[in-house]
Amino acid sequence: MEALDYHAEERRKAEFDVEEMKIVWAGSRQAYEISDRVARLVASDPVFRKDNRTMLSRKDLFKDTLRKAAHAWKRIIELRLSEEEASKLRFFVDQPVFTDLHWGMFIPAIKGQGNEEQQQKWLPMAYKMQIIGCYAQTELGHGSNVQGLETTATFDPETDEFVIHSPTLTSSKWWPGGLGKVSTHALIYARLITDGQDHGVHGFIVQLRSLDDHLPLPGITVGDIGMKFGSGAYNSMDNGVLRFDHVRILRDQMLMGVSQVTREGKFMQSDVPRQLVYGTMVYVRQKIVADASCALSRAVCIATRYSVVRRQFGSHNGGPETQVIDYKTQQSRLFPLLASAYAFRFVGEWLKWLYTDVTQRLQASDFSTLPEVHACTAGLKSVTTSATADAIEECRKLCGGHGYLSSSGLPELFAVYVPACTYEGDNVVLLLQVARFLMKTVSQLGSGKKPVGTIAYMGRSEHLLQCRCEVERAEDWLKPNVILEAFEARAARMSVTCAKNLNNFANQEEGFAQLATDLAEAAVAHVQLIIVSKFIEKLQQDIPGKGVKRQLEILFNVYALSLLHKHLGDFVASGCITPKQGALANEQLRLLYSQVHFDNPSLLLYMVLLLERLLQSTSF
Ligand SMILES: CC/C=C\C/C=C\C/C=C\C/C=C\CCCCC(=O)SCCNC(=O)CCNC(=O)[C@H](O)C(C)(C)COP(=O)(O)OP(=O)(O)OC[C@H]1O[C@@H](n2cnc3c(N)ncnc32)[C@H](O)[C@@H]1OP(=O)(O)O
Ligand SMILES: Cc1cc2nc3c(=O)[nH]c(=O)nc-3n(C[C@H](O)[C@H](O)[C@H](O)COP(=O)(O)OP(=O)(O)OC[C@H]3O[C@@H](n4cnc5c(N)ncnc54)[C@H](O)[C@@H]3O)c2cc1C
Repeated sequence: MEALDYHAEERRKAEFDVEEMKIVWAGSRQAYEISDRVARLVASDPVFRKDNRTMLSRKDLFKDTLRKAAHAWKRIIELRLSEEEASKLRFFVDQPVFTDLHWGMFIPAIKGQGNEEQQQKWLPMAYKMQIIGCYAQTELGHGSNVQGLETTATFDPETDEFVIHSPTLTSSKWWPGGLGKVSTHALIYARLITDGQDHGVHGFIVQLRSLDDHLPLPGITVGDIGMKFGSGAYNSMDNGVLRFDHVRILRDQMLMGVSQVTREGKFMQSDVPRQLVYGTMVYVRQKIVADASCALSRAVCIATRYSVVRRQFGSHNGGPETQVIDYKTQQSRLFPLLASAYAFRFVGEWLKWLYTDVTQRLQASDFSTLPEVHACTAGLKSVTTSATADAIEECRKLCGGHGYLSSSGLPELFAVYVPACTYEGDNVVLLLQVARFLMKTVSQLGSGKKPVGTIAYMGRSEHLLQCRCEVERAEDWLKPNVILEAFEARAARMSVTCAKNLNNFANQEEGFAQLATDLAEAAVAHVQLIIVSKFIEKLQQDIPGKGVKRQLEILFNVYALSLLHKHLGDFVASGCITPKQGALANEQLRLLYSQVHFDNPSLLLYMVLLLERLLQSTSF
């Protein structure tokens, strides 16, 4: 039977309503319809073809990318696409390009950190793409340490201007996407200096290139930083380098939503937390979590197609060989990745809500949830991108030699995806931010300040530090409350242990430095608990469609128990579960794999259905 006939056959045998499952994956019927419509639009347009990009030279790849970006913009205008449809179209074009940063960072930064006048001045030009912006924060010498940035913005009261300057080689802006060739403007993060006083890092809009001939303006040295990982991949993006030689800008080109400089040169820190200057990074981190579920589902889709079609060994009396998806090792490697795609999807939906909520609170000067939002966006960005990068590589290995062919789609997917572990915050650095939040919470236990939100479980740490999981049989691990308590106990015990050990050091900073690895592991435990708990909350919602909820319950158990199995050391060392209970969890996982495979081939193949349009233009 041909592969596609097999797929069609398997889908017909679906144990659940595939149409309703599509809606669950997309988040809503409207979101699915937009996604499906735009995916068809892209897949049917030859200009958006992707199957040749790994064979192009860097120059031809870049020209191809510009052509696609221009064509996408033309189609957006012609079809009068909504912002959501336009964003989907850029997503399905699926090639790193300068517009990612123009729409994804430059515009959001002006909206989040500019005052009303600045938004009215700059946003209309940016929306019409009369100006093209990039986000220029990272420097050759500093990326993670934002407070270490060296570019200066010195106020000149004589002329009511800022002088933007790159005082050292290491202060050169390095990496910003869209900077190397395309951007006319940049949002520059620089040290604000007035009257000799350094007020830390703030944002400034600086024009880089002429709107007439696109040449760099006086005092601006700008260019591309060259080839990056892989052949096609991120080489469609013009990541650049930028240096300033005493470039003068008007005072009103400093983003004044968070703090201001008066005409007299007086620095005014408004009553908002200075960390709002970091707001754009928080915004992108929450989007990156949703993006992780997309990238992961694509890799799983390819590996599933392969595993269902590929046969190897096991032929009896000249009959067909065994489908590799029947091998327990193939299942134990593939099915947790399928489950993770759904888990990241659902936690991404929740994170989008959390970000929207904090944005509304900030407008009412309510900063109470800002620390939690920072911890959640940083932690989830770190954990989901690390897991997804590893998963794409695992999917390559699941496909034997074919996974190493460009035409499989996996090498390109990997090469484009893996910088997500670095950009928008190195994943370890972000975990340490989560750890800082956890230690602060533990230190406040007993102060009367009740932990709330995703850290509320810490308020029950007395119980969690001594509870024993009520698991005597393998099927006991199918109870969401049993799984939730195990993950809460593991996270609470790892954080409390770190907090206790920190007290053995002369000061918090020394302790943090010495215990950084333990703290990062405690942060992972906390973030994985969030993902598990949001999956449970999703299952508590009304989920229509025959058998859909049942499938998701199976995937939830696969996700949670495969994590528990992978981190069994944490759970046993912290005393949450016994080795015997760990063995029962593994036994239950094996039973679940057979269910995911035999009862739900269409669940796996459903991923094929949903994403094959996206993959259609990939030659695999
Ligand atoms: C763009 C595409 C659009 C959508 C995306 C969709 C899909 C993705 C696909 C492609 C992506 C395309 C392109 C990639 C774009 C990449 C762009 C970049 O990489 S931009 C540069 C990113 N750089 C970073 O992320 C730098 C990381 N470093 C930091 O964030 C900070 O330096 C730090 C590590 C947080 C430390 O900051 P600082 O030293 O100032 O602070 P402290 O550690 O001393 O903490 C003090 C206090 O502040 C709190 N805090 C820190 N940060 C924040 C924050 N962001 N929000 C709120 N609060 C914050 C911290 O918790 C401390 O609080 P306290 O403990 O004192 O209560
Ligand atoms: C594809 C891509 C696109 C990018 N796009 C942009 C963009 O558009 N705009 C922009 O401004 N930037 C952009 N960046 C830059 C990116 O944000 C930085 O690379 C990132 O913040 C890490 O900074 P760094 O590279 O200077 O590494 P560093 O900050 O120097 O860190 C290097 C390594 O040191 C270790 N480390 C550092 N600090 C600590 C610590 N405190 N504890 C433990 N370990 C630590 C980590 O292993 C880290 O990976 C992009 C990067 C890439 C790869």
